[in-house]
Amino acid sequence: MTTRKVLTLTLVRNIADEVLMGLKKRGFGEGKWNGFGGKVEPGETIPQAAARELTEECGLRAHYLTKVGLLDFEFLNDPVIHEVHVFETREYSGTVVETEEMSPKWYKIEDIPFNEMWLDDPIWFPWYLKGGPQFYGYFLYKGFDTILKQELKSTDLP
Ligand SMILES: Nc1nc(SCCc2ccccc2)c2[nH]cnc2n1
Repeated sequence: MTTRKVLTLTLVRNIADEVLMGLKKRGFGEGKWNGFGGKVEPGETIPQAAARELTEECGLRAHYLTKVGLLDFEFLNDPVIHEVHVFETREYSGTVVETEEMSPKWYKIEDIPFNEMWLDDPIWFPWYLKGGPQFYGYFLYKGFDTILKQELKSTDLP
């Protein structure tokens, strides 16, 4: 019997078309560069959680969020499916700060450190970078270094 853990992932783009990535300093995905995100708390909507996590993890306040994709991650022999709602913001305020969770850094698209990111990221990131269409991805992991099964398709997100 599988259960779903609803998570958010927000990518920040600046006017120079760079992407803000954070080096995860602890917890799930520690040591990997990623967007900003985490759990959805009771009583908050998914976009509210995405905006909160962004501010908590790098100090920026998103003025709006655009849904770019939905990713389901399953891990062999683990009943919890990670349902990751992926957003982008291009309009935000505040200044980028290092936090306990993340060391942020702006990356030119050609320099995105895929070899220091989750194994699935090079597969779906290009859909995000080319500006759509919205995507649905499913990845079945064995441990953290092997993808046994994957699916990626365009979709219309609610
Ligand atoms: N890019 C990416 N992100 C995640 S988890 C993102 C959501 C999250 C969860 C917990 C703490 C912070 C952020 C992944 N999982 C499996 N592949 C993956 N790729």
